[in-house]
Amino acid sequence: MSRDARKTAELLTYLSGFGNEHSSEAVPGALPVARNSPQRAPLGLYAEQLSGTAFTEPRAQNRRSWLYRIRPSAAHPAFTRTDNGTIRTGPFTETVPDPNRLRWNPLPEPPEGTDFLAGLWTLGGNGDATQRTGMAVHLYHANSSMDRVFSDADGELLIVPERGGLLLHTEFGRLPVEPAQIALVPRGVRFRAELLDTSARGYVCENYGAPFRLPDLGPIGANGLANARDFQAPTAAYEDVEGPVEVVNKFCGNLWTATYDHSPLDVVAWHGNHVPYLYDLRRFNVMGTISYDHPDPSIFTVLTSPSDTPGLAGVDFVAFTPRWLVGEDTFRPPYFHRNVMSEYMGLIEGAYDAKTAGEGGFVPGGGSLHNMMSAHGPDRETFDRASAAELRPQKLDDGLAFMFETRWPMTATAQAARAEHLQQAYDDVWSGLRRHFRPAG
Ligand SMILES: O=C(O)Cc1cc(O)ccc1O
Ligand SMILES: [Fe+2]
Repeated sequence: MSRDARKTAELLTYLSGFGNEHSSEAVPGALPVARNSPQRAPLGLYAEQLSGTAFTEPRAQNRRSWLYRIRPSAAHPAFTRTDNGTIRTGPFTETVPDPNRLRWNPLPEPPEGTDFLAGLWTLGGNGDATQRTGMAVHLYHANSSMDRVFSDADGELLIVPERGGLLLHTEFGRLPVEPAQIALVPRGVRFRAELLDTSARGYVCENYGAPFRLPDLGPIGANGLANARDFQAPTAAYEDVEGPVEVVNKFCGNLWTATYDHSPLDVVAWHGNHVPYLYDLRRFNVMGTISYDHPDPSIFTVLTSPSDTPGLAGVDFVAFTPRWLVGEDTFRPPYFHRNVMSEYMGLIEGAYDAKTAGEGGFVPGGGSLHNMMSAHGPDRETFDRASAAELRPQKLDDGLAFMFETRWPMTATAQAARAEHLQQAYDDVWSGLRRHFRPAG
């Protein structure tokens, strides 16, 4: 199964660029020329628009695609409610927002036969999916490929694998995503996740708000950070499957299911800019100080979901990728701080420079939540080490961490607040920070 998926993945081709008006056809001639909805679409296909933004949003933000498919999406039976499993949605009311610093170990092993959807486990979030504001943090741990199809009306899914790859079969084509890469499935786009390895583990940011976009670069100039050309959209590929296919739809916080008589991954051609994409975090062009002080981590923003207030993101996706540290007379790891924004951090590999690695620490697959104004920063060991270190140029290349940073505090789900893998003694990493104050200098 996974060997076939790997072979498929190797042969795939992509369309390059972020937010482009892409177009792709799996069968030549499937795309109509010079109109979206001809009286009869080519090859006997049905034409259908998928709108990710309101029709009337400004051109620069407008997201929509036209799909040319074997059957229109409308041809489906009624959805009925199905168990939400371990998926939760904003508003998050199972616990109260917690000012404490929280940290989790990785999710435990799932039972045999857990697919990506069943393996989704919501840690917490904010906002309200019905208001299209806020976000959720999910983890996933799967050991089986999906033989059903999923779509999320509540938001786009930013998938951050930590262990094992996924081959995403989407309406727009196939995208393989491996640790150190990210994939984004836009709101409402149907897909199934096939495993590229025996199991897969990682993180998902479900963004109920405005679609992620590249941040403005300001004085950085016209290039840098995540470069638009490094984003890859799939080329059209379709399944011509007649027969029962389960389709699960996440809608306003609940899962609904219907058994179609065909696969809805039947798009033969498409064009538009509401498309899934892939990005390799190793391509991030890191900016940082070449003089002194530790820059704010906004300099590492890969993608941002803006809110109505300029500069205030609903959620930012920030990546801490390998880089050189050269700051003179500088405490080089992240500083002590309290932040009006709330920070969920995860680790894809190795170690993070503000936290001690190893068991009981900040480990790959684990995560931390530092909510609005909660005091955090380097742990004791990191502080002692970095304040005594000799400041030679230093390559930081033993880890890959990321942050979902959001304007609203996150509330943990009950399962996250009571999880056995919640670390009970996280506060202790900051205990024993000795006083060094000498009034006389
Ligand atoms: O580790 C953190 O808390 C994230 C973070 C990183 C950084 O480089 C500066 C500030 C910050 O919140
Ligand atoms: Fe922080």
